[in-house]
Amino acid sequence: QPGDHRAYMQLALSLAQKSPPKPTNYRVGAVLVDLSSDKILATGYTLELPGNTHAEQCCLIKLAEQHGVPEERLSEVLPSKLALYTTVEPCSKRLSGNLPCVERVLRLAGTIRTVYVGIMEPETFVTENTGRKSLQDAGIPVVHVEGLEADILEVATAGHIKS
Ligand SMILES: Nc1nc(=O)c(N)c(NC[C@H](O)[C@H](O)[C@H](O)COP(=O)(O)O)[nH]1
Ligand SMILES: [Zn+2]
Repeated sequence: QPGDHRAYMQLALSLAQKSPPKPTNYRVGAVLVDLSSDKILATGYTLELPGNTHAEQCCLIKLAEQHGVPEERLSEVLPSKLALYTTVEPCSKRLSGNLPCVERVLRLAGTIRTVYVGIMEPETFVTENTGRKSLQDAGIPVVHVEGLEADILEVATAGHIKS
Protein backbone atom coordinates (compact mmCIF):
# COMPACT_ATOMS: atom_id res chain seq x y z
CA GLN A 1 0.00 0.00 0.00
CA PRO A 2 1.26 3.50 -0.80
CA GLY A 3 1.37 4.43 2.88
CA ASP A 4 3.85 1.67 3.63
CA HIS A 5 6.07 2.67 0.71
CA ARG A 6 6.18 6.24 1.91
CA ALA A 7 7.01 5.14 5.46
CA TYR A 8 9.89 2.93 4.31
CA MET A 9 11.24 5.70 2.06
CA GLN A 10 11.00 8.16 4.94
CA LEU A 11 12.98 5.69 7.07
CA ALA A 12 15.58 5.38 4.30
CA LEU A 13 15.84 9.18 4.21
CA SER A 14 16.43 9.30 7.96
CA LEU A 15 19.24 6.79 7.45
CA ALA A 16 20.75 8.87 4.64
CA GLN A 17 21.05 11.77 7.08
CA LYS A 18 23.56 9.72 9.08
CA SER A 19 25.95 9.52 6.14
CA PRO A 20 29.11 11.67 6.40
CA PRO A 21 28.99 14.29 3.64
CA LYS A 22 31.53 13.84 0.81
CA PRO A 23 31.88 15.76 -2.47
CA THR A 24 32.42 12.58 -4.48
CA ASN A 25 29.27 10.58 -3.78
CA TYR A 26 25.67 10.91 -2.58
CA ARG A 27 24.30 10.41 0.94
CA VAL A 28 21.84 7.59 0.45
CA GLY A 29 19.76 5.44 2.78
CA ALA A 30 18.44 1.96 2.04
CA VAL A 31 16.06 -0.52 3.68
CA LEU A 32 15.63 -4.17 2.70
CA VAL A 33 12.15 -5.49 3.58
CA ASP A 34 10.84 -9.06 3.69
CA LEU A 35 7.52 -8.71 1.90
CA SER A 36 6.06 -11.89 3.40
CA SER A 37 6.46 -10.72 7.00
CA ASP A 38 6.69 -6.96 6.35
CA LYS A 39 9.83 -7.09 8.51
CA ILE A 40 12.95 -5.02 7.91
CA LEU A 41 15.84 -7.40 7.22
CA ALA A 42 18.55 -4.75 7.01
CA THR A 43 19.18 -1.02 6.77
CA GLY A 44 22.18 0.85 5.45
CA TYR A 45 23.53 4.25 4.57
CA THR A 46 26.44 5.46 2.47
CA LEU A 47 29.81 4.90 4.19
CA GLU A 48 28.15 3.19 7.19
CA LEU A 49 30.51 0.27 6.85
CA PRO A 50 34.26 0.50 6.27
CA GLY A 51 35.45 1.06 2.76
CA ASN A 52 33.81 3.26 0.17
CA THR A 53 30.44 1.56 0.78
CA HIS A 54 27.06 2.41 -0.69
CA ALA A 55 23.81 2.29 1.27
CA GLU A 56 22.41 -0.68 -0.62
CA GLN A 57 25.76 -2.45 -0.40
CA CYS A 58 25.76 -2.01 3.42
CA CYS A 59 22.40 -3.80 3.70
CA LEU A 60 23.81 -6.76 1.78
CA ILE A 61 27.15 -6.83 3.63
CA LYS A 62 25.31 -6.96 6.98
CA LEU A 63 23.11 -9.86 5.86
CA ALA A 64 26.08 -11.73 4.37
CA GLU A 65 27.88 -11.42 7.71
CA GLN A 66 24.78 -12.43 9.70
CA HIS A 67 24.30 -15.56 7.57
CA GLY A 68 27.98 -16.37 7.13
CA VAL A 69 27.80 -16.44 3.34
CA PRO A 70 29.40 -14.30 0.65
CA GLU A 71 27.12 -11.52 -0.60
CA GLU A 72 26.61 -13.22 -3.95
CA ARG A 73 25.13 -16.30 -2.24
CA LEU A 74 22.54 -14.42 -0.18
CA SER A 75 19.68 -15.71 -2.31
CA GLU A 76 20.40 -19.17 -0.82
CA VAL A 77 19.71 -18.00 2.74
CA LEU A 78 17.25 -15.10 2.52
CA PRO A 79 13.47 -15.20 2.26
CA SER A 80 12.47 -15.22 -1.38
CA LYS A 81 10.33 -12.10 -1.60
CA LEU A 82 12.19 -8.92 -0.71
CA ALA A 83 11.81 -5.28 -1.61
CA LEU A 84 14.70 -2.81 -1.60
CA TYR A 85 13.93 0.80 -0.76
CA THR A 86 16.69 3.26 -1.59
CA THR A 87 16.51 7.04 -1.57
CA VAL A 88 18.60 7.27 -4.76
CA GLU A 89 18.28 4.61 -7.44
CA PRO A 90 21.00 1.94 -7.35
CA CYS A 91 24.16 2.95 -9.17
CA SER A 92 24.97 1.41 -12.52
CA LYS A 93 28.53 2.74 -12.56
CA ARG A 94 30.84 3.95 -9.80
CA LEU A 95 33.69 6.34 -10.50
CA SER A 96 35.68 4.42 -7.89
CA GLY A 97 35.41 1.33 -10.05
CA ASN A 98 33.74 -0.65 -7.25
CA LEU A 99 30.96 -3.09 -8.18
CA PRO A 100 27.79 -1.10 -8.87
CA CYS A 101 24.76 -1.81 -6.70
CA VAL A 102 22.66 -2.68 -9.74
CA GLU A 103 25.00 -5.66 -10.25
CA ARG A 104 24.61 -6.56 -6.60
CA VAL A 105 20.82 -6.49 -6.94
CA LEU A 106 20.87 -8.42 -10.23
CA ARG A 107 22.78 -11.23 -8.48
CA LEU A 108 19.77 -11.50 -6.18
CA ALA A 109 17.13 -11.42 -8.92
CA GLY A 110 14.31 -13.71 -7.87
CA THR A 111 14.92 -12.76 -4.23
CA ILE A 112 14.78 -8.97 -4.49
CA ARG A 113 11.52 -8.61 -6.37
CA THR A 114 11.07 -4.85 -6.52
CA VAL A 115 13.27 -1.78 -6.07
CA TYR A 116 11.59 1.37 -4.72
CA VAL A 117 13.49 4.61 -5.33
CA GLY A 118 13.01 8.17 -4.03
CA ILE A 119 14.84 9.87 -6.88
CA MET A 120 16.73 8.87 -9.99
CA GLU A 121 20.48 9.47 -9.80
CA PRO A 122 21.46 13.05 -10.66
CA GLU A 123 24.07 13.51 -13.39
CA THR A 124 26.87 14.87 -11.21
CA PHE A 125 29.12 11.81 -11.39
CA VAL A 126 27.53 9.46 -13.90
CA THR A 127 25.70 11.12 -16.76
CA GLU A 128 23.36 8.26 -17.49
CA ASN A 129 22.33 5.69 -14.90
CA THR A 130 21.34 2.64 -16.95
CA GLY A 131 20.34 0.69 -13.85
CA ARG A 132 16.60 1.05 -14.14
CA LYS A 133 16.61 -0.56 -17.56
CA SER A 134 18.93 -3.36 -16.49
CA LEU A 135 16.76 -4.15 -13.49
CA GLN A 136 13.49 -4.01 -15.39
CA ASP A 137 14.94 -6.15 -18.17
CA ALA A 138 15.76 -8.70 -15.45
CA GLY A 139 12.16 -8.62 -14.23
CA ILE A 140 12.81 -6.37 -11.24
CA PRO A 141 10.48 -3.37 -11.44
CA VAL A 142 11.90 -0.01 -10.33
CA VAL A 143 9.10 1.98 -8.71
CA HIS A 144 9.35 5.67 -7.93
CA VAL A 145 7.93 6.48 -4.48
CA GLU A 146 6.81 10.09 -4.83
CA GLY A 147 6.80 12.96 -2.38
CA LEU A 148 10.27 13.11 -0.84
CA GLU A 149 12.29 14.19 -3.87
CA ALA A 150 13.41 17.60 -2.60
CA ASP A 151 14.45 16.31 0.83
CA ILE A 152 16.22 13.29 -0.64
CA LEU A 153 18.17 15.42 -3.12
CA GLU A 154 19.14 17.94 -0.44
CA VAL A 155 20.45 15.20 1.85
CA ALA A 156 22.12 13.31 -1.00
CA THR A 157 24.13 16.32 -2.16
CA ALA A 158 24.87 17.94 1.21
CA GLY A 159 28.59 17.23 0.82
CA HIS A 160 28.88 18.76 -2.62
CA ILE A 161 30.61 22.07 -3.25
CA LYS A 162 27.77 24.41 -4.07
CA SER A 163 28.69 26.35 -7.21
N1 LIG B 1 22.46 4.58 -5.06
C1 LIG B 1 23.58 5.08 -4.50
N2 LIG B 1 23.88 4.75 -3.22
C2 LIG B 1 24.97 5.28 -2.60
O1 LIG B 1 25.21 4.98 -1.42
C3 LIG B 1 25.83 6.18 -3.34
N3 LIG B 1 26.92 6.77 -2.72
C4 LIG B 1 25.50 6.45 -4.68
N4 LIG B 1 26.34 7.23 -5.43
C5 LIG B 1 26.35 7.07 -6.88
C6 LIG B 1 27.55 7.81 -7.50
O2 LIG B 1 27.50 7.59 -8.89
C7 LIG B 1 28.89 7.28 -6.95
O3 LIG B 1 28.98 7.58 -5.59
C8 LIG B 1 30.04 7.96 -7.71
O4 LIG B 1 30.09 7.44 -9.03
C9 LIG B 1 31.39 7.71 -7.04
O5 LIG B 1 31.64 6.32 -6.92
P1 LIG B 1 31.98 5.74 -5.43
O6 LIG B 1 30.75 6.04 -4.58
O7 LIG B 1 33.20 6.48 -4.97
O8 LIG B 1 32.18 4.25 -5.62
N5 LIG B 1 24.38 5.91 -5.25
ZN1 LIG C 1 25.73 1.90 -5.40
